[in-house]
Amino acid sequence: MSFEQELNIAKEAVRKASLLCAAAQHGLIDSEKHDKADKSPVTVADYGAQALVLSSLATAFPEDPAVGEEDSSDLRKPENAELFSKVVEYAQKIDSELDADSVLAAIDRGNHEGGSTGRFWTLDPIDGTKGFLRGEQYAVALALIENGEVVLGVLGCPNLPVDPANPNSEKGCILYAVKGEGAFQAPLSDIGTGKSISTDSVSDPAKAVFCESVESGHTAHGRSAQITEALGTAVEPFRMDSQCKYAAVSRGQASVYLRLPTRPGYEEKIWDHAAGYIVLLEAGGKICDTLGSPLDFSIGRTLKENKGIVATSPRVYEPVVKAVVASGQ
Ligand SMILES: Nc1ncnc2c1ncn2[C@@H]1O[C@H](COP(=O)(O)OS(=O)(=O)O)[C@@H](OP(=O)(O)O)[C@H]1O
Ligand SMILES: [Mg+2]
Ligand SMILES: [Mg+2]
Ligand SMILES: [Mg+2]
Repeated sequence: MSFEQELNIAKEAVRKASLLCAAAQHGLIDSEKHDKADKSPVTVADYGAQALVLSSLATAFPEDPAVGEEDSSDLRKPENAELFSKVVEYAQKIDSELDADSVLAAIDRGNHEGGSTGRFWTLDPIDGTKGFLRGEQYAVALALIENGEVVLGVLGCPNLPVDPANPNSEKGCILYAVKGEGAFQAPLSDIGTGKSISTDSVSDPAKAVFCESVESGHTAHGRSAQITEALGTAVEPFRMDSQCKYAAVSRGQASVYLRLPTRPGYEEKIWDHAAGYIVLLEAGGKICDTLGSPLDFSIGRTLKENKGIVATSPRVYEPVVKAVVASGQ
């Protein structure tokens, strides 16, 4: 098996970060969250999870750089001292060897620029921070990119039911894939026991189940309703936060994930898609952007050559992409 050590380290790091996030989500207080310069939210759990994962990777693979969503600049400001001390407190509960300096250093290992040569990790310590704050779905998303290609991905989904058919089943899943070796899911409570997962085999787009972001600022809800109608279904997409949407399509719970640009200049971030992308492909799914172009992870921290995302199970891919392209921009 390829990347065996990388996969084991990545799964364990994501498991630990998921534990931290789950512990922080219950009863998060105002001093544990913060608005970044771009007005998007970040919490003690985003910072704590990035510190845990990037310090595990630094120990196991000291030569590997990382592209992480967060950086420590706000945490170093005197006015955020309380937030910073809580980050250290949460991180130490999971890894007692971390201290204030090593937390800052680990977070800042995520400052790599990405690109087309060599290998690097990409991490979204909490994808769907808005969902996390609402008490709903979120994901810890970690992927390895080699010479511009995603080769490994791990998604920790602490609030996702293990059994897609039973919303009351145990919550907390880890999904993972290595290129060419299939996709697997295990409960977060026992990450050693992965079961193979695959996308659905729906071929009639009118019968496809669609999903999309909860946040109307992240995807154009009106346009997706037009697309589903054009494909012959009156059922609008169900809404779910974060890369859990990739998990849903990868395990046959949904057939299509649409992410339709809401404003022209927005560039999708590689950490918002890399892990979900490889899990979906290895589960048998297909993916492109809203113009029908392949996703390009080789040009830096963003997917700047792409516009939005269309991720589907294999048999509905062509009609869905056609309908998305025909729906304009
Ligand atoms: N304008 C715009 N368009 C598209 N995407 C955007 C936009 N603004 C933000 N983001 C990114 O959306 C990530 C959250 O993903 P979701 O929309 O799937 O989840 S959620 O509904 O916000 O919970 C979110 O990731 P996190 O910051 O990790 O939560 C952002 O990177
Ligand atoms: Mg964010
Ligand atoms: Mg994200
Ligand atoms: Mg995030």
